[in-house]
Amino acid sequence: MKVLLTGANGQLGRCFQDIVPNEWQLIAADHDVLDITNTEHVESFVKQYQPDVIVNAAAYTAVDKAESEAVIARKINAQGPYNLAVAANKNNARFYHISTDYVFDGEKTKPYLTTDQTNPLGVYGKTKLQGEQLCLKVNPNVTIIRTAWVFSQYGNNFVKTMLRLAKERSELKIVNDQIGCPTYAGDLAYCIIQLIKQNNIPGIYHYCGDEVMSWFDFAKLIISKAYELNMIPKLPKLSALSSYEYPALVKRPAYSVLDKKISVTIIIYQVNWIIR
Ligand SMILES: NC(=O)C1=CN([C@@H]2O[C@H](COP(=O)(O)OP(=O)(O)OC[C@H]3O[C@@H](n4cnc5c(N)ncnc54)[C@H](OP(=O)(O)O)[C@@H]3O)[C@@H](O)[C@H]2O)C=CC1
Ligand SMILES: Cc1cn([C@H]2C[C@H](O)[C@@H](COP(=O)(O)OP(=O)(O)O[C@H]3O[C@@H](C)C(=O)[C@@H](O)[C@H]3O)O2)c(=O)[nH]c1=O
Repeated sequence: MKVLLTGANGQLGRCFQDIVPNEWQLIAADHDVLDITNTEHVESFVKQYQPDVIVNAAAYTAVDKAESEAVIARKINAQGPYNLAVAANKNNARFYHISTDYVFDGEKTKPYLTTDQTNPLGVYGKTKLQGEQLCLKVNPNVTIIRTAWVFSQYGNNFVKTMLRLAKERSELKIVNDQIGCPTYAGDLAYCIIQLIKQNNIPGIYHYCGDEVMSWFDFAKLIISKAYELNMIPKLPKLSALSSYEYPALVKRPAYSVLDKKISVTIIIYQVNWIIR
């Protein structure tokens, strides 16, 4: 099986490379090798390598910054996946694209189903939704996996921010009224690999970690674990805030738990990486 991985240097991209089956031939293309917004290059690249499967791990993920960079966010999160979906279609490759819980407005109080109404609150969520819609429009064989609150040992994420702030500050102030499910990027990579192996039915899937919590709960967990492992010298004070009290540029969903229908046996525990 020949697999083209785009956005190979991101959190998901790197975790995917770590566990890709040995017998698969992987073409790991980071931003420098393949810019997914370059329509002609995407077309020629896919034609040249003829992958059986394309996994798109490339995205614009800076949620607040997207508000002032809507054009570039749209190019990467909507035009890019569209280019890949078209190229996959032309070359008979199965296409796996990743989307987000931020396509929802968070007004629900029960886990979001794949069939629930979307209503993104900010530019990032809107561009990710456009990406989903464009892919589904041009390619009947696309699999879209919505996930949430991704963290890993790679790149930037909430866990790393908390560890950094815990070393710099004596008090951390964290929102306690946004509820979701932290997802280890390695588990997500594993899930995608299982779907590919199972030759799944195309369509929209939800996948996230099992634990439901607020960002405040997540911060508490990270800080206590890090302290236990001597990764931070002292325990900072943790104070719970409401979203109104936190100076964010864009509103996040209050509740974005995804109803996880994909069942895979997870072999990597979600906090394992912190021990490395
Ligand atoms: N992070 C999260 O909390 C969540 C992420 N998701 C989704 O999961 C997927 C993976 O996210 P994650 O691994 O965290 O993302 P990262 O931000 O860690 O990685 C994204 C990668 O995409 C690359 N990239 C950006 N623009 C382009 C481009 N034009 N062409 C090719 N590559 C590009 C970046 O490279 P460079 O830095 O060099 O530009 C980076 O390596 C994304 O679709 C994201 O929307 C969903 C829910 C939560
Ligand atoms: C750093 C920090 C953040 N926060 C809040 C802001 C925000 O509401 C929440 C999470 O902050 P972040 O900016 O790290 O997370 P954010 O960028 O909103 O994370 C999102 O990223 C995109 C890519 C997704 O797809 C989503 O699933 C989700 O993971 O915590 C605090 O309350 N205190 C703090 O010190």
